[in-house]
Amino acid sequence: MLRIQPFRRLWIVLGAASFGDWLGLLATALFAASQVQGSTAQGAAFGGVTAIRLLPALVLGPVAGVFADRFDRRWTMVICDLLRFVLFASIPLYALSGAAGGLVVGWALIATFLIESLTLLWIPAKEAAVPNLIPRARLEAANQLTLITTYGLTPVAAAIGLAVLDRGVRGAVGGDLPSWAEPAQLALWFNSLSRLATALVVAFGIKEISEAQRGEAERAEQSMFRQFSEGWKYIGQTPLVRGLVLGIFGAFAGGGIVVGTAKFFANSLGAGDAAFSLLFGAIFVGLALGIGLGPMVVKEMSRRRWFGMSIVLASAAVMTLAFAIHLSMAIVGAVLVGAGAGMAFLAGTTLLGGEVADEVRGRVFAVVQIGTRLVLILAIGLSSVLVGVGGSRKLEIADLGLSISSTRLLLLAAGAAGIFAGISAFGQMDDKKGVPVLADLWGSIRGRPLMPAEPFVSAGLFVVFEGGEGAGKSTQLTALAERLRGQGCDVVVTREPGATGVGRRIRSLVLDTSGDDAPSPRAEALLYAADRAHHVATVVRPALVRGGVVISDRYVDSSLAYQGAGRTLPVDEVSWLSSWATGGLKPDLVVLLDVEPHTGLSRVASRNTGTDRLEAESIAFHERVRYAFLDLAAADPKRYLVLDASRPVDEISKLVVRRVEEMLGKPGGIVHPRPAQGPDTSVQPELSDAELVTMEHKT
Ligand SMILES: Nc1ncnc2c1ncn2[C@@H]1O[C@H](COP(=O)(O)OP(=O)(O)OP(=O)(O)O)[C@@H](O)[C@H]1O
Ligand SMILES: Cc1cn([C@H]2C[C@H](O)[C@@H](COP(=O)(O)O)O2)c(=O)[nH]c1=O
Repeated sequence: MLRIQPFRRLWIVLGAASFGDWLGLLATALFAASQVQGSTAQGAAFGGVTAIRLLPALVLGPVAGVFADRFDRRWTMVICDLLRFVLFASIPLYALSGAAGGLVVGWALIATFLIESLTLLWIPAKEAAVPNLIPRARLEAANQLTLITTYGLTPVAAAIGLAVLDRGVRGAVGGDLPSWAEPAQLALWFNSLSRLATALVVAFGIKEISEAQRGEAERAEQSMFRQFSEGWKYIGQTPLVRGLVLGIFGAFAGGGIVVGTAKFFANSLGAGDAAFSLLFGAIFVGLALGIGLGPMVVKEMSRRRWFGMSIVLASAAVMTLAFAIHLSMAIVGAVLVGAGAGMAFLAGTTLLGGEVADEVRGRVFAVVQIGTRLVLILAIGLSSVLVGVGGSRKLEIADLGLSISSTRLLLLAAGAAGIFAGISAFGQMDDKKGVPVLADLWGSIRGRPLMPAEPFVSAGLFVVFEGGEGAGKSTQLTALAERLRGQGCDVVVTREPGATGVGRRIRSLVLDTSGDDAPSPRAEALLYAADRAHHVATVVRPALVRGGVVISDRYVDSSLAYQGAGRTLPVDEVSWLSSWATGGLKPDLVVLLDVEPHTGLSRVASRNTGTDRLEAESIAFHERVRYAFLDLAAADPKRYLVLDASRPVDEISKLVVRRVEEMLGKPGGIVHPRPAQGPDTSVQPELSDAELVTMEHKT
């Protein structure tokens, strides 16, 4: 990541600025408190400066994003940072001028308000600019790095820095410090200079921010009001963004309730004051784990799904907190809350950066940024009031004295609301509709996420003949095709491998015995999959779309049986490969002609056409193939017609024709074995999860 120069520069200055901001946050509040006497006044000064940071969101919130989209983001960032440089420096400077403590606090409040207002303009500009500096595929790693730096490393470094500064400076001068050397003042100077440094680096070192910003002509033409209303329209009408916003707000509301009730919750565990800090620490550890390790765990999982699932995880963990009867349970719950929240934060930021168009990105980031602040304040405020008012109640149920505290009820409600928000967000954003969620999660963790079926409407019927060597597939397939053609059906007879030009070349590669260069098992599996991909795309799908009956000599099951069971490659991997190759297309009917390998191979031998590479395999190999076919059929009996292939040809033929005519002849037209609308999610235990995915059919 850090090899990308503009990103590296931005990351370094942002790290320094973030360190300065955390120092500034602590220092401004401490500084204001140190300017007045008495605990009440000091408390008011400290709280006032902290609270005032939230105020600009209410005033400036609605228009902040328009700035980021309307004006050059680089210059928006530079001007905001220069002004912040001046404002941060003005606080200690004003104190040095000898003004009264009350006036200095007053100015600190005003300056903080102005600084926060500028921050509201600066953040959407920065957030919207980052995705343009790096390739999309690296956006998540970039966000990981930025989030860990901003919310993990720098706040800890700032707290340590302030403490070290305090001790160090006091130690050096032996107790009393001149006011300019007070650590809080020094921290403000540092904060001020870090903003100057950011402004200079962004202005002269990251010109790419301006170069990559699109939509200049459009920006100039539209009025600010129009841009503002269009931003809201975009958010309201785009399911992805709606889902993201809903999910993020839900998560922050839940988080706010956890924070608001944390003190009472810690007391309810009877674990003393230290429990409060422990629980907070646990949430932060969880956050770091979620952000740092989350992507490694879910690997290639759809980020949209991951986002919704993470919110559900965090909310479910909040619910478990309501039932925690011991500190250890609460700590596990708190780590999970943090992990879910961290993953949701990372996935959400990456989705916003990667999937929201550049032209509106600033406005979307602004809404999220401001909305989350407001939701958080409301949730913390309301929940603290409610737990205070609610207290603890005893409820008598069948002589059991149950203590129901309002803290736990609130946690329960927050968890439930969060789960609802997560599921709703998931529903709005899901990019793999119909693919089973847990199976997809499990598949992703193992490195093989399920794939959604390719959008496709079949008006035809797809019949596949499977079975070992010499089972009689070609014989039966020919008989069926003739019969259906006689009835006027559009029949396409095909086979794998070798139905296409590409396929014929692949067939000779995998089956020819003339060369001494036999493909390895994995290469063989890939070659069959390549033949299948081309076959499905150019022959099978087009015929099904126009309503034909496609009859194929072999399909996916042959790979599962021959390469999976026969060659002993992992069946789920072979299955995943085929699913990918076919876009999830499954046959409507598989006719499995089951025959003893000896019988089949002797039939093949009697054809006197020689043996190919697979026919020449051992009997044990063919036995494994046979039982793999039977297992597949047993796992999905509705889709299979299993016939004893040692019976006479005509007898078998009649049974096949009867079944196919049944499927074709129902008054509603072709009968597919799956629900007529929507993808198939039926489970085939012998197959990998990826095999669960199928196409959509029309009745
Ligand atoms: N039910 C049957 N009983 C006896 N012989 C049969 C039967 N079905 C087919 N045969 C004969 O067995 C031989 C192999 O048949 P066929 O080519 O149809 O099998 P296949 O499964 O397509 O073979 P391959 O695996 O090589 O593709 C042929 O000579 C065919 O006439
Ligand atoms: C599709 C497919 C086929 N095979 C094997 C099975 C047979 O031995 C040959 C095909 O010959 P046939 O005479 O056309 O039946 O290929 C396989 O191993 N894997 C597959 O996916």
